[in-house]
Amino acid sequence: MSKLKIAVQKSGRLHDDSMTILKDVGISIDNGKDQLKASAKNFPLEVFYLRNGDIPQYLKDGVVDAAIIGENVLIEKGNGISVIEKLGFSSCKVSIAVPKSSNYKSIIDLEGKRIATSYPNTVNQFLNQNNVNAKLHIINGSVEIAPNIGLADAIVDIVSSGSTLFKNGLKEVDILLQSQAVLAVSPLINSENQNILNKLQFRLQSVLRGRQNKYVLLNAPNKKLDDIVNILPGMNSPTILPLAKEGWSSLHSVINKNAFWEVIDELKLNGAEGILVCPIENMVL
Ligand SMILES: Nc1ncnc2c1ncn2[C@@H]1O[C@H](COP(=O)(O)OP(=O)(O)OP(=O)(O)O)[C@@H](O)[C@H]1O
Ligand SMILES: O=P(O)(O)OC[C@H]1O[C@H](OP(=O)(O)OP(=O)(O)O)[C@H](O)[C@@H]1O
Ligand SMILES: [Mg+2]
Repeated sequence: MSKLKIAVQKSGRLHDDSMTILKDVGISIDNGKDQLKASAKNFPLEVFYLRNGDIPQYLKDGVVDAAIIGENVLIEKGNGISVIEKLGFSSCKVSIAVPKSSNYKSIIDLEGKRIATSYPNTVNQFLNQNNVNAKLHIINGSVEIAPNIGLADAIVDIVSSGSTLFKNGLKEVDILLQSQAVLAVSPLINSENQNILNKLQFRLQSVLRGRQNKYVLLNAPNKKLDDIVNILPGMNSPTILPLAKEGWSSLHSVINKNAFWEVIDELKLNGAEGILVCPIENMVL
């Protein structure tokens, strides 16, 4: 039987969350220490542990069928490779940063300047769009140090919390792109493995939907139910069950996790009691 070959970062920022999401979709992987390849026990899947930066080429060559990869790396090196699902972790930006004292106003201020980066294609595209000529210094790590050692006037690198920029006396002045971990597919995938990938994607979608939402249970007096139902934008309509206590009901619904605290306050104001909030493992539509 055919197996879907999926690349996952061997070690680094994406590794743990990639393995967690595979586990959360019910795939159990024999993870021998230092193995470069592992098979799933209960799903037709083989995992290849690779460098994030090498994965676009493996996808292009069809060595792997799919990958969990940083979108920024795909934009830099993966032309022609499609993203089929955004996975919601490892969110970051690729940004321009300059020394704190600089009076940078716009990209035009980098005309004739030196930019250090690990993302030359992304930077060149941005410079071309803005008709700016600059000299690139391509370095693979510790890019933020470049202005301090006199190697560059500006950098383009990943920014998440901003603490690396801060520690190096730099400030973010322009955002080239937003990134997160994504599921990408090789243009050379065969139809049998495409079917397996569809099944994996279906499972991922239900886990991602679950992560995005909370399950809420509460008790309320019947006369307040209409007000409460209006506050809860549930999946379809909330489930309402009578309680043993006369004139009261229990109400169950799903709330988007971002709306959660505001909705809870409103529910309390409208007479809800005994509110329970639970995580959702899967939400299958
Ligand atoms: N500080 C960060 N916060 C959030 N996401 C990040 C951060 N740094 C990197 N990422 C994301 O995680 C991906 C992997 O980053 P990481 O530093 O682990 O690997 P790398 O050194 O770029 O790659 P390789 O696996 O090729 O050695 C990046 O491409 C980016 O999408
Ligand atoms: O805005 P922050 O939260 O500080 O994150 C940004 C930093 O994180 C990444 O480096 P990482 O720690 O992955 O080290 P690396 O350069 O060795 O990959 C990235 O290259 C930045 O340097
Ligand atoms: Mg890194």
